[in-house]
Amino acid sequence: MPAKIPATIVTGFLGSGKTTLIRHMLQNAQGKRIALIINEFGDLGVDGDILKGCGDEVCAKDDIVELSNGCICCTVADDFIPTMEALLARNPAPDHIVIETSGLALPQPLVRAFNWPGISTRVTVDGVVTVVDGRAVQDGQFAHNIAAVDAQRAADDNLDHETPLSELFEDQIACADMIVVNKTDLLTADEADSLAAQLRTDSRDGVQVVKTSMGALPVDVLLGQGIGAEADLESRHEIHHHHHHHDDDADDHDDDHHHDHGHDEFESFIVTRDEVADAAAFAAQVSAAIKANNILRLKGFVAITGKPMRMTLQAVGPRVETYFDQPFGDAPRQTRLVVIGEAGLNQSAITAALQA
Ligand SMILES: Nc1nc2c(ncn2[C@@H]2O[C@H](COP(=O)(O)OP(=O)(O)OP(=O)(O)O)[C@@H](O)[C@H]2O)c(=O)[nH]1
Repeated sequence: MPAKIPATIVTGFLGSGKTTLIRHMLQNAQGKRIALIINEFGDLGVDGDILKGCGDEVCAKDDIVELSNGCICCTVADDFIPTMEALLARNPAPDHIVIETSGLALPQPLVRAFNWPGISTRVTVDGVVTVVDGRAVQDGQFAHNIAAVDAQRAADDNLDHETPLSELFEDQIACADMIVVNKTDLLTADEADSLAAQLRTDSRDGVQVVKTSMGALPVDVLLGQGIGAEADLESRHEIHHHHHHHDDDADDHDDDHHHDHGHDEFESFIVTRDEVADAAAFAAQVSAAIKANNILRLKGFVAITGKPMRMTLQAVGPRVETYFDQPFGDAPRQTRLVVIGEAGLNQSAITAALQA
């Protein structure tokens, strides 16, 4: 029997730097044939576009498969398994498969999917890489003392005090084989060290914690961990299972899925507008809209008057980043932004603020 193809799962909260890390990995892959499966929350396809737009021959469009019918952890049977089978049927087969989950996905159901018949004999989970936005965690946006949270949980059956955000974060940490503390450029050396130490305490034994910025880790560090995570699901306990259906029973997989969003606690929508006159003023406008409306993540492409290039706009919390990435080409010169937040966003107010 041929050796199993290794698959690396890259998880991490919205905007933590998964796409950036994968892009760096592809640009330094040294001839390794890497196939990518990308799952985004919000169907604008920004991450896929960013990776395909990198212009590097290793980021061949054919090697990137986007799953956009909902969150990968809720649509395993419908989307993920057929996609994997199609990748495995390729000739030549990929050397390595990398899966970028949506920032709101739980890694555990995805790891579990590698035990499915037909998949388990051909692919193995090389490792789960969890990317952490060091600055966001340092700013207290997620729970980061998992041991304390667990103790609290054990003492109290009422889980409702947990926010979906911190539960997701904990699940992503609990499933990790490697934790990447990213965005160290936004941390002092002491902050980065203490955060790494904290995450080491909070994670399973033997989990590697590495610090970086812009996901710039050597490919050999990320790939080739050889863990076989699918055989070790019990130790990767999940907290957040009450909203999810990870039936191993293929018969009822389409009864009650939420194909629109995948996660009831979060929502996303797209705002379009006509050209923007002033890039810097618009970035400030976006930042103000984010602060006023509790937006977690906002990203997309902006048409600036007089510029043939489209501007990529990325915001994680209040930090907005913009850069010109490639000409619009045949695509309409339109501004399209995906807005992501916890359920209950004031969509009309946000739309008005972004269209002003
Ligand atoms: N300052 C700083 N910014 C970073 C770093 N890594 C990524 N970013 C920026 O953070 C934003 C989000 O990065 P992505 O790589 O798109 O994050 P992601 O995890 O793929 O985001 P989602 O797919 O939306 O969950 C972008 O604006 C990046 O340029 C870093 O190390 N330092």
